Parts: sequence; C-alpha cells; structure tokens
Amino acid sequence: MSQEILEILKETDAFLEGHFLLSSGKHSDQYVQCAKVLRFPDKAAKVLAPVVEQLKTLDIDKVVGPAMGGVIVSYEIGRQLGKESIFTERKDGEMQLRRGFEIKPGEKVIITEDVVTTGKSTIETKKVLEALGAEVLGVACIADRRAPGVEIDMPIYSSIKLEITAWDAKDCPVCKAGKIQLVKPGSRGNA
Ligand SMILES: O=P(O)(O)OC[C@H]1O[C@H](OP(=O)(O)OP(=O)(O)O)[C@H](O)[C@@H]1O
Ligand SMILES: O=C(O)c1cc(=O)[nH]c(=O)[nH]1
Repeated sequence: MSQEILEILKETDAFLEGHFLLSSGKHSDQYVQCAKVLRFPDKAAKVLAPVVEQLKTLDIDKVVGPAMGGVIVSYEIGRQLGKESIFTERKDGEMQLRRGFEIKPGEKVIITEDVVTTGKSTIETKKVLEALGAEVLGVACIADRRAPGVEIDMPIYSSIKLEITAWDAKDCPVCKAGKIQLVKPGSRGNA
C-alpha cells in the first residue's frame, strides 16, 4: 500500500527533490508538496483512504485541519468518514478557529495535516482546540516524515511513513555543496 501511495505522490509531481526550507526552519533535500496530489479529487481520495481506514474505530465528532496544508485533507477525511470538517487558520500570526466554526466542550476531534515533520504545527493546533474544550484524539496525515525519535504527545495516523532527513541549517549538506538555491514552498513564517 505504501508503495502505491508513493507512486501516486511521484506521478502527480508531489514528491520533490532539491533544497528546501521547511516550516520548522530545518533544511531538506526532499519535499512532499501535497497540494500537487490534492488537486486531483480521485487521487486525494486514494492517498487518504489508508489513513481513514485507521480512524474508523475511533469515536470522532469533527475533523479539524490547520490552513493551508490541513484544509483539503480535513475535507476529504471528513467526506470519507461522514463527519463535519472545519479548519483553523493564522490571523496576525496566531492560529485561531474563525468563520463561526465551533467546538463544543468535550467534542472529540482529529487534527488533519498533509505532512508531519517536527509536529510543531500539530501541537500548536492541539493547544488551540484544547483551549476551546476539544478532546484531541490524534493527528491524521498523508505523510509522516518525522525523524526517528521525534515524538509528539498524541497518536499519529498516516497513509505513508517516509524516511527523509531534515537538517539544522548549519549542518545542511546541500548548503555546503552550494549548488542548489534554497526555496521555501510553505506559507508559515519560520520561528
Ligand atoms: O511538523 P511541522 O514541522 O510543523 O511541519 C509540517 C507543517 O508544515 C507545513 O505547513 P506550512 O507551515 O509550510 O504552511 P502551509 O500549510 O500553510 O503551507 C505542513 O502543511 C504542516 O502544517
Ligand atoms: O516540514 C515541512 O514544512 C514540510 C515538509 C514536506 O515534505 N512537505 C510540506 O508540505 N511541509
């Protein structure tokens, strides 16, 4: 199954090689641009089906994705599970629930992401949702590219686990080689 997901990521040009500045500030020579696969509704359904399968035994009230990467993922997971799908977004640099979306106290929520690397975005979203009274059951993503030993304090469900290195900027071998310009595909300002 993982092989099939990887093939879909490659055939939709979502799997990139180069020199990337990640949302966490780390550098990498590989990047999963999930927007490329999510532009095709049938492929979005396929790459999310394995993670939805893992969620089916959970008692979920709502799925909530942080913008941008989590929004289409939230919609598609919500569609497959038959659950309400909403999103959080940054306003003045702060992640918030806006647009009249609501979390009722005690509601059981799954966070959705396209990619989890350090878990920073997921943890930030969890704090926002818990402050509104949600019980966060975990995070569901297309690709889990956490380095070994990077743990976050909730279950992580993914369609594919990828072994991709991310370096601190000072240790980046691509910077040292000096041949490929650094690009920042994501929208979050780095910490
Ligand atoms: O696990 P982390 O280290 O937090 O990295 C993963 C996060 O980074 C990306 O978002 P980004 O901040 O680039 O914003 P975007 O989704 O708006 O493009 C991605 O969509 C995740 O939200
Ligand atoms: O860590 C990130 O910012 C990140 C990595 C990746 O492969 N894809 C993505 O969208 N974000």
